Amino acid sequence: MTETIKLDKNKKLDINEILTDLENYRPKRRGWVWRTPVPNYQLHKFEYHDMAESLKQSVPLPSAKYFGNIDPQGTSSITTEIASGRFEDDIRRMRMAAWHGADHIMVIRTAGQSHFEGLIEGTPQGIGGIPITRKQVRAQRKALDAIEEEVGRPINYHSYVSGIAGPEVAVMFAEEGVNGAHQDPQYNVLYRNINMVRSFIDACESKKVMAWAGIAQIDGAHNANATAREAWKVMPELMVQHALNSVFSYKVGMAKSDICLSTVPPTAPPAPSMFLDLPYAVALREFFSEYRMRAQQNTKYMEASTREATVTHVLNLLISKLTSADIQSTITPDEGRNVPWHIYNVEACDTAKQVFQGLDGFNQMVELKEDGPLREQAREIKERSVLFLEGMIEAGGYFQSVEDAFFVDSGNYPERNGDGISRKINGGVGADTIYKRDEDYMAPVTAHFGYNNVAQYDESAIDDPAKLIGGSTFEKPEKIIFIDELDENDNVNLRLEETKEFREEGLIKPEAEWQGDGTVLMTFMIPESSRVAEFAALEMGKKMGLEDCEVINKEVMQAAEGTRIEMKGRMPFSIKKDSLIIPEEPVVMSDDEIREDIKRKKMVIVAGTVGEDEHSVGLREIIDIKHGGIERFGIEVHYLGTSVPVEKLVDAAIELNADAMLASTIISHDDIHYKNMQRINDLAIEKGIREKIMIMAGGTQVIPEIAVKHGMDAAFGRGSNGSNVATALVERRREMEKK
Ligand SMILES: Cc1ncc(COP(=O)(O)O)c(/C=N\CC[C@H](N)C(=O)O)c1O
Repeated sequence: MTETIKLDKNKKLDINEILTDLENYRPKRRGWVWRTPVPNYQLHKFEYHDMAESLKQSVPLPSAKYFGNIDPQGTSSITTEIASGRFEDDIRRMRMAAWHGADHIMVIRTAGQSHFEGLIEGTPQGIGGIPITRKQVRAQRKALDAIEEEVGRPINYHSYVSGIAGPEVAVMFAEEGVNGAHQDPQYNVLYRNINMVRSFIDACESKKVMAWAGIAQIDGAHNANATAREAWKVMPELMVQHALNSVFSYKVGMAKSDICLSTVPPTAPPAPSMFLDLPYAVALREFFSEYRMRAQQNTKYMEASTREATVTHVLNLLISKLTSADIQSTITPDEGRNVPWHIYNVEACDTAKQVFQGLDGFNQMVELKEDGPLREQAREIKERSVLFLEGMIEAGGYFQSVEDAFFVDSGNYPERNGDGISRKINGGVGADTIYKRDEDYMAPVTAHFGYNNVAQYDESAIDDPAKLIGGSTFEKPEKIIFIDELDENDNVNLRLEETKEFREEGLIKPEAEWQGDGTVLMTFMIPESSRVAEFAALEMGKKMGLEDCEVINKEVMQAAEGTRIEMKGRMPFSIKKDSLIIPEEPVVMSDDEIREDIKRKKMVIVAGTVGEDEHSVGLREIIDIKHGGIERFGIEVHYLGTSVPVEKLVDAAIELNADAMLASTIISHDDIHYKNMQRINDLAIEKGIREKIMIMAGGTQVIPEIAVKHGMDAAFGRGSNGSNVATALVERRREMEKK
């Protein structure tokens, strides 16, 4: 049995360790693992209604720090799609996504793999996805074994079985413990122009093998959304496509609980998307209540604005919540601009996690109306889809209706626009490659579809044909032929050699998708029209020394007043980690040590939010006992309130003979926070008390190193607490006493 690699959260995953001894790797399990719901889940001060078991380790939302750092996990499996083309870099992205709640890693294949007649071997680099090969699948599944141990939840690995080599890929997936796969013969026909007869016959074999391995299947209906000119018009067809693949899969022998319908809300704002998409989601779940729903967000109407894509994603998640989603796919918000980057895979996982956290218990307060447009539209969609099916039967069945371009026509059936995709029954890739099995046909393999005359050799082997050869690769994995590399010029070893300096020589470069790619993303607001702003940004990028600058998103603020520009570029240099001067993390003294020091010598402080600033919460948390503030150490604090003029703070310090002044400075506009710090310092000098008083400041926008340059003895940024401040006061007073 393969030993699972142990990951340390503070250590990078070692790709060489993953690649070692891959030929002897065996998957830990087969089949899909669903999350475990926990009814009435007590987390922090809340009781959750719709959550699953928490992770052992994870990265919670930024605001989790206000809620005991909890990181509730919804009950839907969360998918992240990984597709950089270099599986070795995708593995690190998988780890990041898993820490952000992804437990379904979907690996997009390299462009065109659907037309590869057989398996690809080795580790060539892919375009827009990885070439799915045994070695890459093994490496990623082996890595996920380690990552799932680390986060404490099983992770499902997924890729695609569709395509002309479907059965071969299905067998390899079954051998390698792949947990999920897209398989839908309609996808071959409509989107890859693979012969339809070949596609359905292959699909029988592929689905039989997937059923044996317990692989959860996702269909391809969502592609019609993405392909049709007006996606909301193909809803009747989508229902039919789901029906065809689901019933076909079930009849081949797949469990309904492994048959997932890939459903996408067809529209997005500015269309009235909820009004159009919710009835479809309801109709679909009513028609196919025995199957699983895999909800995917709309990617057709996705532009380059990640904000816009994220809001559409949130609306799609609301539909999932109001209806159901066994699997919730998260398409990265930058899918509309380039091959997804690490940061956007993580953003998409966080969006889904956050929305399901926020909507916990929602269905106990809100329910769908039993009458009105929702039900009327849902019924109409169902009626149209039944008409569509009847029309297909009338046309002479599935193959004939495809030839008659029934599918992806942008007319809302039975309306027709005549712009459907037509495929010839005897045309496409793989046409005329079907051969009828001989009467005495026999194959000594497991999970084989169709007749298989085993009895002629051994009656007892009828249910286990592979017995005739002492077991197939499904029973005897040692029979698998593992091919390490085939192309000496295109493989992971060469790529790792090129990026070795970033792993072994402590060089650092920013990275969007590949190690050492140096990609940076800049956001500008340029006070010019869109066209001028674009070329101004490119010029600025050049002057900043960035290479290959490219504007990847432009959003008009106002035609003449300005344009928001997002531009990517490449940083031509790297920095040496050990050349960095990193100040020590501020040490926090123990409560006892602080109390001892205050007991030794009284400390009086004046504090206030200075300037024209009404923020009080932050400073109160630093002071008040109930928030763990500095008063709990016996420090005497005179709180002057908010909008305190700096003169008043200094005068109060003199009047009370205070040991310190604490200034809260939240507003940072025009650097007013640093200007006020400087004024406090200068006033203290002017009034002759600077030598004997400590001055400290804090606020969410305060950078301590900059504050000290404006006369502070110490300063505190976002996330600081009473212990940090008390420690600084005690340390600073000790230094002053030594003088
Ligand atoms: C049924 C089916 N088979 C194969 C493929 C891909 O197969 P190629 O190798 O031909 O690209 C797809 C494509 N869609 C999946 C990505 C989408 N973002 C998703 O999450 O569903 C498919 O739907």
